[in-house]
Amino acid sequence: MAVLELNGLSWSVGAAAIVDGVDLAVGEGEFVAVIGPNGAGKTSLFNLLSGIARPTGGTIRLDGADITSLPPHRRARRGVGRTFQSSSVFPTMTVAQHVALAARAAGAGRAAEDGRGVRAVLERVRLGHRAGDLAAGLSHGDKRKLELAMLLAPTLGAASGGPRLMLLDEPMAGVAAEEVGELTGVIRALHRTEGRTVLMVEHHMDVLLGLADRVAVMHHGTLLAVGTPDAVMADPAVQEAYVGEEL
Ligand SMILES: Nc1ncnc2c1ncn2[C@@H]1O[C@H](COP(=O)(O)OP(=O)(O)OP(=O)(O)O)[C@@H](O)[C@H]1O
Repeated sequence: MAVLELNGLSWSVGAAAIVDGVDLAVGEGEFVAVIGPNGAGKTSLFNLLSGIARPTGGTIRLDGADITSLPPHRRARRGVGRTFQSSSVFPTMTVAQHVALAARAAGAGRAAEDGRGVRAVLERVRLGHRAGDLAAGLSHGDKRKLELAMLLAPTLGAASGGPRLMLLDEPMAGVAAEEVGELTGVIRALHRTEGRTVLMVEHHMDVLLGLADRVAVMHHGTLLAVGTPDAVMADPAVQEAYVGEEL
């Protein structure tokens, strides 16, 4: 059964169809990249999936259950974890405190008091050595890793715990070129080693090609093409959609 299943998912604001009849099924452990020209509706799609925006049509299923009208915190409890395009860390808190806070916010209070559990989560994103440092001193790449650790935090106790579905919105945004490879490696490990299901918006094609099982191309709110990276890149309709933009 698909972890995530979208049927006719739509979101209109006034007369503007911003997400328009999207059908997509994402399998267990699959990595699907969402690409598309600026304004195609990628972030809006993620807002619908995380519950920040309410669809005006269609359904969203997680492990077969209809979550279309659940608020964001109830989706999070069911295992939908999301990172945002702009980095969201608190400069005056330590790296470890962020993870403990995320665990507490998710109701895993006891686990949050366990320093070893916090450390273990940080090791999974290769940030264990920065546990006691203030977030203010982290590079952009390390801030992104910390956000991933916060997604994994709700199940601190379990070695492989974490969300059923990770929604990553442009994780490479603002990250220095020399850190992209390292961050890609962390995301790859969460997917391949831990078997996590990932949906990721990303503009960097070189990053996607090494990660994604399938690529979904959005254009004017619709899904223009879904397939292997090679098939999608060779699709004339996709090339047409990107005229004037870098693919
Ligand atoms: N709340 C809103 N009300 C009206 N229009 C909106 C709203 N949110 C987004 N839009 C419009 O919907 C379209 C899609 O926006 P969205 O941010 O989802 O695109 P995107 O594919 O993520 O783009 P980018 O790659 O630039 O981040 C844009 O034209 C945007 O202006």
